Amino acid sequence: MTALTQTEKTGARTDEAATLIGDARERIDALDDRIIGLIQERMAVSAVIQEARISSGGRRVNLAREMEVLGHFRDALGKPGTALAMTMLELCRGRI
Ligand SMILES: C=C(O[C@@H]1C=C(C(=O)O)C=C[C@H]1O)C(=O)O
Repeated sequence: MTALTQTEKTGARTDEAATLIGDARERIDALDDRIIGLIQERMAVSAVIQEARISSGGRRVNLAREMEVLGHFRDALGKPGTALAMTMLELCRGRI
């Protein structure tokens, strides 16, 4: 099979648009790598907090704090921000 052209890969109808989209997608891939790295870093920090609380006799989950986190994301990003934060919390402390 022959390789796809940049225009076919991007869905653009002109070479100029295809070049712009290809370049911008490279930036998005780099941003996604950074976002994934930050989430992994957040998971590690969250685990330290959870382990300290459990070792002290407390519970893994603190719902009041989770409400603060959800509110922070909702204020910044709207309703989809809440969904994003819920997924992030699940990554950090597992399912409840
Ligand atoms: C990290 C904590 O523990 C848990 C994980 C949270 C998080 O990842 O943001 C928030 C609340 C807790 O359910 C915390 O209490 O701050």
